[in-house]
Amino acid sequence: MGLLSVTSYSLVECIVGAGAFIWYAYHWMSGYWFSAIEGVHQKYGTVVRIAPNELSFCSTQSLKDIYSHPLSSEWAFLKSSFYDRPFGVASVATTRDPHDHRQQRQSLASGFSTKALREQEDIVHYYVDLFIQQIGNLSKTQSYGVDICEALNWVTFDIIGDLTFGESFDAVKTAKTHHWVSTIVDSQFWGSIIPLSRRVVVVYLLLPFLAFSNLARNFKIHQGLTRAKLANRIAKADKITRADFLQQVIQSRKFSIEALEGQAGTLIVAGSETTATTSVAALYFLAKNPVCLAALQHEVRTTFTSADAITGHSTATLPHLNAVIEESLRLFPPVAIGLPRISPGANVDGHFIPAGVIVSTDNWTLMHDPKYWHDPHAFRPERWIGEGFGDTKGASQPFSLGVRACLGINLAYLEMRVVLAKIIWHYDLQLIDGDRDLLRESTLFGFWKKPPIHMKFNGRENSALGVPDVL
Ligand code: HEM
Repeated sequence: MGLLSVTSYSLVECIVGAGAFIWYAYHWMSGYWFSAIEGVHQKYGTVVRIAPNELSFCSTQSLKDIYSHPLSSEWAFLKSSFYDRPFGVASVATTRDPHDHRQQRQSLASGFSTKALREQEDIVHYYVDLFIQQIGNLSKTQSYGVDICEALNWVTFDIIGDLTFGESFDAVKTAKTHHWVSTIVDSQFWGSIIPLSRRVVVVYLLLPFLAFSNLARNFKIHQGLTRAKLANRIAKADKITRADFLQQVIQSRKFSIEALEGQAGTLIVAGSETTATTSVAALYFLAKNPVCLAALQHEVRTTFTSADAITGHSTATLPHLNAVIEESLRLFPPVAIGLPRISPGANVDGHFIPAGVIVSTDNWTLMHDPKYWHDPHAFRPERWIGEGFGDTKGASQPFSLGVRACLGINLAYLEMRVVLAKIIWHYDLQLIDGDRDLLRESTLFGFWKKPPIHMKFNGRENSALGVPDVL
């Protein structure tokens, strides 16, 4: 086993354990945790001790052992205190209690069903079409083009805002990030101190001085806006007939306002930054890899005769498009860390892990492990087509597995397919600052903090823009 064994403690181990705290805290807050943990796995093997009571794994077996559906509830690896937040009510993503989680997930299920997704698709197209027109306009008027890291947040937050609150943030229309969204994005650094404080006692004690005022202020702004938007949404509940995320939850009248706020806040964050990050990565990697871009252009531009034909269904079987998305999810996973769970006292990848020890499988490392992937740090979408390079594709699980797997997976795939296919159908891509390096310049604080990536979207002659005339 790696850094230290967990089964026996000696004085030496305690001292080295304290060192592990410092090592962990330093790398966690540096923004380069993904690279540090990949390095120690390469050096010490598939299991390493990253804090006194915590192990990181990187094998497909550990993924199955920790996250897949347990044989019975007593064998479940439950979420750890990493997920606890100092403010607000626990939501479907943060609650640790399995009974509470089941109830919350069931109450949201109808908003994520296949039928709901069909009803929601028109909303997705509406904002994507506006977005297509907006990036084309900005590409003509701004010499530096469009910062795709910012612009893709406009469209994903507008879609999720509409599906959660019945109204968007008007970000695509105004080509501006709503200040509520900026607050969420800006608070990432401070937000990542909370999980750290659960692992490092000193940080917990310093929390009030370090981050509390900043987090508390952001939380208040966030809560005030969520509350106002929620009040509007509840007032419209009788008029809204479509299956959005909150319709059934509001109508069931089982949830307090605070619980609804927690749910809405979680859905907005979980559903937008993630899809935006993958779409950014896909556009960036395509612009850097002309052969892959040409293959995708050929596929999209010969399959469809008009942009109206691009739908969630018609794009579901396009090999290149789906391969580009899978490869972007693997190479630049939106959820790149290991998701901590508490061992019930069970085997993980052949090691018996005593009850109470925290374990995770590190997503980034697994998705870049040469044991599973040929040329792991390269963008090679063809690995997802047919036999590819014989990679172990199960080593990429960007949406996680089991009972706590992503609730929005189908919506996420639909959104990413439609956004990418419509961009490729309408525009040729031009990276403005070719020296920018998305992978080297991004830092990880829960979500990725990405550098600006400026791109121009130059219209193809035959792409009549079928977009609503509301800009
Ligand atoms: C590329 C896009 C996305 C990726 C990679 C992604 C990934 C994930 C992952 C890895 C988890 C598990 C987190 C954990 O165990 O701590 C998760 C949970 C979740 N995701 Fe997503 N997600 C994406 C898009 C979405 C969308 C569009 C929604 C819709 C609102 C969404 C809603 C949720 C919710 C509600 C949970 C909590 C599920 C539970 O605990 O039962 N996600 N997601």
